[in-house]
Amino acid sequence: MIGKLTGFIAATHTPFLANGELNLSVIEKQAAHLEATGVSGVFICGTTGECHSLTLQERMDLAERWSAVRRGTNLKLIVHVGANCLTESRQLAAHAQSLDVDAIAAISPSYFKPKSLQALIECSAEVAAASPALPFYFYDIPSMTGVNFPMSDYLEKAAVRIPNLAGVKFSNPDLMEYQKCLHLANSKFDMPWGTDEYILSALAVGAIGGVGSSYNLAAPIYRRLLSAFQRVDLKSAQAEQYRSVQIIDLMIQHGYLAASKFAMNQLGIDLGGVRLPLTNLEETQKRSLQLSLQTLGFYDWIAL
Ligand SMILES: CC(=O)N[C@H](C=O)[C@@H](O)[C@H](O)[C@H](O)CO
Ligand SMILES: CC(=O)C(=O)O
Repeated sequence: MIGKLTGFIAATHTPFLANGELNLSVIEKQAAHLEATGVSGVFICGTTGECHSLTLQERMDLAERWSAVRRGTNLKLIVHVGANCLTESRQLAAHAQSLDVDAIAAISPSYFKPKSLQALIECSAEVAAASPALPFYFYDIPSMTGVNFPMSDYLEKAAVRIPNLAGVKFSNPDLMEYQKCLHLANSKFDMPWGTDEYILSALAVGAIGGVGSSYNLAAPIYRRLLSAFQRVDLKSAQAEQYRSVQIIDLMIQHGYLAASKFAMNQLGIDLGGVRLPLTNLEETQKRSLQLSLQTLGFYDWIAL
């Protein structure tokens, strides 16, 4: 097992060319940018990576490139393998285990939803068993999957069914449930926090790391937030968290994923646009977002 995930893990965007094809050649630059800004790892092919808009082959190509690129860096690599078809998830999990990666994670199937916690655990067990040598994280994201079970119950029951269960990537704002998970089994489980705009609240109750989309863009803000928190300078930590809230709010207004990809492009990491069913920003939206980011102070906030 890898030990717990600490620091800020970027849930990476998937780079596309102008014609919509995968652009693996940017990953080296993407990794260098993340490492330079103090990110501790990457979580690939997740929500931010538009997992459900990628083919199996593309997901495997991404995993292969990232596992090659992160060699020689300090970045941890977690591969998201969740899919509606569990056989495909298992294929991705087995493929990940054949590479140099640190862990896998999977969301629940969500078109047909598990009706019981036990059925959800059986889904996880099938996926986790396809890569028994890798730590497995359940990726709980009810806002996207519509599947919502208490994660403390999940962990208690799944622990006896899934030998390689490492914890939960908790993209769920329920801080009471989060605390129950943190305190289970002598804090055995790793619980990376998944809602960047509340990370200060999560740190306050015991989080030690987060996986999220805004660490791609704004890791320096979160690093200052963490060091302020560690020296108990709550005023400064709150100010940094509010910067993150303002950036995320602005992105949401423009269409979160397309806007955050556009912002990465502005930083010189050319990730291209998003795939349908998501839609890209119109020229006027690009101009308004760019102006708003400048007015906010975004570029100063993330300067190294
Ligand atoms: C719904 C979603 O994509 N959640 C992400 C992680 O799981 C977060 O990192 C958010 O993108 C971020 O907190 C902004 O809301
Ligand atoms: C944010 C996150 O964890 C994801 O994109 O999957």
